[in-house]
Parts: sequence; structure tokens; C-alpha cells
Amino acid sequence: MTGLDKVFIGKIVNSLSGLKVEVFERGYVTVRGRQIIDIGNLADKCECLDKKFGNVERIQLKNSQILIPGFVDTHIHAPQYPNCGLGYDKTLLDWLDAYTYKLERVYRDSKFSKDVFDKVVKKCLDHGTTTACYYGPLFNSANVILTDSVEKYGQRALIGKVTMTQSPYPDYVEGEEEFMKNITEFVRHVLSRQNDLIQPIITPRFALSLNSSQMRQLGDLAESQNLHIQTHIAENKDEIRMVQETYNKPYARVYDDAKLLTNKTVLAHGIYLTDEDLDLIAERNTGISHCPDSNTCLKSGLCDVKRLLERGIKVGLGSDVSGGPVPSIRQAMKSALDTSVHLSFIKDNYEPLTYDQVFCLATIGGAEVLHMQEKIGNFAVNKEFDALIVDVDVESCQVDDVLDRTPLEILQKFVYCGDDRNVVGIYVAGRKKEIKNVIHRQTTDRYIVI
Ligand SMILES: O=c1[nH]c(=O)c2nc[nH]c2[nH]1
Ligand SMILES: [Zn+2]
Repeated sequence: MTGLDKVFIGKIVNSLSGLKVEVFERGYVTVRGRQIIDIGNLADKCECLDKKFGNVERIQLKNSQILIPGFVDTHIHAPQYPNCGLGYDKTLLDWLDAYTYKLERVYRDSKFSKDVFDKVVKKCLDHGTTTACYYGPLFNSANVILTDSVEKYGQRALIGKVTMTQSPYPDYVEGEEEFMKNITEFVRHVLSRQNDLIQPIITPRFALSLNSSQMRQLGDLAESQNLHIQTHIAENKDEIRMVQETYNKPYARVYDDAKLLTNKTVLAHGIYLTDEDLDLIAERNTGISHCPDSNTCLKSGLCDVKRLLERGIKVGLGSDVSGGPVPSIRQAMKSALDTSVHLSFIKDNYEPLTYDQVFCLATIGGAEVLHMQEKIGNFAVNKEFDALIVDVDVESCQVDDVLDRTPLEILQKFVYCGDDRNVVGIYVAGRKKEIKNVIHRQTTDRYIVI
């Protein structure tokens, strides 16, 4: 092993594809530069660490800590961050008109853009999102500022300048002649940075923001450069009715006819997809971003994730700020569990999602949805080390425990009782992010209940 290696030793919870979780009570992950080179369990308590790891830098976790893969937020609107918590007395289409477009128009102002984007990227990382799939605003200049913020804080991200030629605000749309020029330039800009943590993503807002020929031009651009794509689908009943009236075909077909359904496409929401839509989405190997907070706040509905999973569709979690109130995938895990429990009240013989399943959706599931599963999403040899250290024994946090806990118990407490204060270590591509003040406390006495 080289001097650049480091090894994390302690309790580890890992996610595997197939919604399975792997637990290491006395585990280790060895990292060289950006990459994971080994993962396993120490043989026994007496195993000599000096002999096993030599003089490699050792990061020994406390008993109250676990090491987990970094979270993937598959759907977040960076420019909507100042609106978190606002307007949830409205439903989607009224909320877009009254709150969302009105705010997003302001990103012509570069100082405002920088202030907001620095805040949202930092907060998102603080909550443990090592990879984010951002919707940006309309204006190229503001998207460049968003890209600056992501680069400054070292987050892994897909950045999508939103494309829309229709909205109720005449000063918040692009013209027929300019929308392709704008997106082509932005894609070129992001690629020219040659930062392999950051990629552009083609972002038609939704089927009511563009016509079919414009969506097809975006589909052609994505195809010609093998780009990622994101959009919204089947979120709200009024939206679905309008899409049907406008296009007179199934919602997924509208996108597929524009070449927008690929294995690198993320569809946000998908609450009301029909069986026919799901067949097409599964055939294209397109992923769905489940956004349970936003689905509740905007009263859109209950998304049945198990129905999607049973059809073999890739599913990840999205905070959907500001349809959702916090840029937190921990919160999305809790809300995904809540939604699933609510579904079990109204569906016969419905088994709600488990902790293990939502943890997988938050990590490896998100990576699959973003088509990054070869690089990130869990701890596996040769993948990049994106990771979090979660601690349930930090000063003034909601988890105030006195018992000795297993790795899975720590994870469960974090999901239900934790917040960003419990995320005490954040690593992207092997590098520690020094972005937050963690107030550690003297380790409290731990008791064991038998
Ligand atoms: O939750 C949502 N947020 C948005 O900004 C949006 N735009 C179209 N459809 C949308 N749904
Ligand atoms: Zn959204």
C-alpha cells in the first residue's frame, strides 16, 4: 500500500443492487486516491492492525458512528432553494405560476445567483448528498454560476439548464430561435471545464413547457452527444389532463417520440403512470426519481414505488427542492417509508418498504437512475469513494441515545431522528469536504440491554 492510501475502520453499512444491505460490524474500507481498493471485515478483535494495514493512514470510527455510501439526490431544483417551505397551500400548476417561475426569473441577477447557489450546494453536501442532479434556471449565465458553486465545493453533479419556451411570464421563456443555441452553448461550457465530477444534463422542464418538435430537437442533441436527460412526468392529475389534451397520447409516449426516454434519462415523480407507460419506461431502461416530500407538500399524490420496482424499473430518491422543503435525502428516505406505510392503509396485503430498501434507493438506486452505477452508489472495489460518516452522538442533535447500537440501529435512528448535524464526515472521490462545523462531544457512556 502507498502513502496515499487510507483505511476506514469501524461499523459499515453498504448497499447492494437488488435492494440488499451488507453490514460489517468491524469492517474496513481501504481507499487509494479516489478509488476503493478493498473492503471487508476484520477477522477478529485481536487481528493486528499494524500488520494488516502497515503505516497507512487509519480513520478509526467511534462506536456511535457508521460509514455509509454518499447519498444521491436524483432531483433537486437549485434556484428554488429560497422558496423551501412556501406555497404548499397550492397544488402543482398554481404553485408553479404563483411561486416558482416568479422566483426563477430573478436569476438574471448574478450576485443573487451566487449567493443562493453557494448556499444550496453547501447545504446539500452538509446533508450528505455527494451526488446531485440539479435543475438549474433558464439563463446560461446563472447556470455557469451554479457550476462554479458545485466546482468550488467539490460536489459530484449533473447540471441541467432548464429549457422552456412556454410559461405565463413573457420574460421567463426562451424564443424558438434561441433555445437550442442556449442549451448547446451551456453543454459546451460544462464539457470544456473537463471536471469529471460534473456533467451537463438536457432538461426539458416538462411536456407543457415545450412543443413536440422542440422536445425532439433536445432528444437529437442528447443522442448526438450521448448526454443525460431529465424531466418531470405524471406528477399531478391536472397536469396529466393537459398533457393528454395537448398531445392526445400516453405521457411516456410523448417523451419517447421525442427520443427523450433513454437509459440515461431521469423522470421525476411518475405517480400516475399507467401500465402502458411503465412498460415503455422499463423497455427503455429509464429511471424514476421518487420525490415523496414534494408529492405530499404539493398534494400531488402517493407514489407506489413497489409497483415500479416490481416491473424492474430503476428508482432513486429526490428531494425536489422546493416542492420538497429540505435538500436532504435522509428526509426523503423517511418520507418514502411514510408514503409506503400510508399506501398499506389503503391497499390490501401491501407490504411497506423497509429501511434497507429505502437506504438502497438513496444510494445505489440513485446511482443506477443517473446511470453512474459503475462509478458510485456503494462501496465496491474500483468504484470511487463517495462516503459519509454518520454519528448519533453529537452535541445538540435530536438523537440523544445512551445505548450501544448495532450498525443497522444507528442507520435507523439517523433516518427517523437524525438531520445534517449527524453527518460528521463527507467524502467525494476520496476527498474529505471541510465544509461544516461539527460539534463533537465527549463520548457518552453506552449501555447494553440484554
Ligand atoms: O415539482 C415540480 N417542480 C417544478 O419546478 C416543475 N416544473 C414542471 N413540473 C414541475 N414539478
Ligand atoms: Zn421537480
